[in-house]
Amino acid sequence: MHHILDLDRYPLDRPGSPEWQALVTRARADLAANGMFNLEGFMRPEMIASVVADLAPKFDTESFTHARRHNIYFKKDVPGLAPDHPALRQFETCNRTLCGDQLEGPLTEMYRWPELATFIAATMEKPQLHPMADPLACVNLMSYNDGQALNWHFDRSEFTTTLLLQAPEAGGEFEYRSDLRSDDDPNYDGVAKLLAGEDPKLHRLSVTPGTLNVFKGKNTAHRVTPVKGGRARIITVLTYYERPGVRFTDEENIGFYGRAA
Ligand SMILES: O=C(O)CCC(=O)C(=O)O
Ligand SMILES: [Fe+2]
Repeated sequence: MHHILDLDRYPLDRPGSPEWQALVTRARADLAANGMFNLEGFMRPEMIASVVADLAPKFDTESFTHARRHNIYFKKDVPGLAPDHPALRQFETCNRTLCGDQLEGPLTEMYRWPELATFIAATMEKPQLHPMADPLACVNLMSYNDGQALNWHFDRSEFTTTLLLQAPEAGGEFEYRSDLRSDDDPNYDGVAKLLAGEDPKLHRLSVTPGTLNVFKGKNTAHRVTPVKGGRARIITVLTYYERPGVRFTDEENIGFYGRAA
């Protein structure tokens, strides 16, 4: 894994060592304060260049263009919520996605490296995390060209791990609002307020390529603003669950990837 990740700076290969423990402690503090943590320079620059050179051309030939109008829940209706409730406001998303079965190589190797799941589990104070059994949803690579965006949503998994491989010239910022809802309280009025652009707790993150980002996506509303300029924003998304064997339904996979697993 040394050729993929900077393990001198981030000692994920030494679970339980004092330096590993210090990193876990720092990540936990960031999660508590900001709902996320970032490890800058996590992937080695030479590896980023090689992965981008290998995979970027595949977007033109093999990717699925995910284009749809959706609400923040990615659902047609939400029980108990009137169809015209402002929390169900519709937005446009358009970007291109390559799925786990199209990415065999360093990205899937990193995803399946047990020490990465062990580290993220420790930061989340969970006994263990598992890669998904879903060959499409487990690891994704997303590309956002000029004008493309991923609009407001909550994730299905409790938290999400991303690693930016290529930054755009402008735009493509990650905007998020931590703890907008909880497992007990959907906070529809708070959601409506955010969607109306009236939430003062909205934050914006602009990351550098190679940064590992972990955020609590299930209850953090988030979006990627439209990219501007000729260089695509390319980011990989890794999804882990507390229980082994998780797969999405065919309907979910068809909605996000245009095909079932
Ligand atoms: O592109 C990003 O930064 C976020 C991706 C994301 O939110 C998702 O795939 O659910
Ligand atoms: Fe997301």
